[in-house]
Amino acid sequence: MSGPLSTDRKPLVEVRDLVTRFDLKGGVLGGITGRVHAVEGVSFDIFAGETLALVGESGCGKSTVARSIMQLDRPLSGSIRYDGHEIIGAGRAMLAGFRREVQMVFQDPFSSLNPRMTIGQALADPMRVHRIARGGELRKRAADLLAKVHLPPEHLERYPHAFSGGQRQRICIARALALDPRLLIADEAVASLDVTIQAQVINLLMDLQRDMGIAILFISHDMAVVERIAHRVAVMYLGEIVEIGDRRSVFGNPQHPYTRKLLSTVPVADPAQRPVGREPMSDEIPSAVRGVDFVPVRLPMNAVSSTHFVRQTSLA
Ligand SMILES: Nc1ncnc2c1ncn2[C@@H]1O[C@H](COP(=O)(O)OP(=O)(O)OP(=O)(O)O)[C@@H](O)[C@H]1O
Repeated sequence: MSGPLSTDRKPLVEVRDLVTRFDLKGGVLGGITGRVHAVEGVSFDIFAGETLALVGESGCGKSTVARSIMQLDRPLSGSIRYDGHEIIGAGRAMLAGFRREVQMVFQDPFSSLNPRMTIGQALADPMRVHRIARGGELRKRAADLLAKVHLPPEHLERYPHAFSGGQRQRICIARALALDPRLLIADEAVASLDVTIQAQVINLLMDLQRDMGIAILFISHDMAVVERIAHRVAVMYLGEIVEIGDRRSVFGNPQHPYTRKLLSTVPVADPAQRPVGREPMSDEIPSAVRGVDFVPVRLPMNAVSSTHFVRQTSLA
């Protein structure tokens, strides 16, 4: 894995002070009884061709960040700029272009593919909808996409049930590449695969990134996987980014107690090699549900170095 990428370039994605909350309804009258503060003032950049990993335990808000970027969840406030243009509240034409250039790969390759469509149809579909190709050209392009994920063209005629989990995830990646994206959002994309297949899919993503220059927002709870693929790492805890920096810096010199706890879950062959400050994980993550009157306090980010920032919080 290469070292930190230069940050003197313009970011492809600029997320600033993003807040996304969900109302909880209940009671006899179905009124609002509380709010989930899923994403609470999140800011980060993604640069072309880099992998930014968003890590944290289940429920800390990672998927909501991804869904907010894709405009699948509606942010309450903040800004998401893509290639210099604001996405929140953008018009149809702008969003259509954005949705072509930003593609997602999800955790479950079994439910991501329509069981009644052949692989050829599944790969051709986005190109047909976006009028990128038609007729015989569609089939040729679909075969090229399969080749990119190291699968033979015979698979085009088959249905999803004929494939293993790892093969299906390759097919989902191929489909995500159909529109030549500039950003791939991989939300726990290897979490359902066993370790050997995980390694193959990670290598595939890294090769594709090198060959096609795609940026990747890699969402994961698994620090061992993140250590392999990420250029930079953003650690989320209870809806906030508590630490962000170059992979080497975050893994080698973790500053926030939560980052240290997460890192303590990474198996180390020799415990003496564990960097100072990695602590064993013990306590449960608290809930992000708040009363309706709750006003969050925004805490400052302290610079550890120009490429490594940590939020001043202890664990709740
Ligand atoms: N549509 C929704 N309505 C209500 N609450 C939601 C909704 N979507 C997410 N949440 C809540 O927001 C919080 C953050 O969820 P999110 O899925 O973003 O976390 P995550 O870190 O991606 O975890 P996981 O990997 O388990 O999905 C959780 O408490 C979750 O229950």
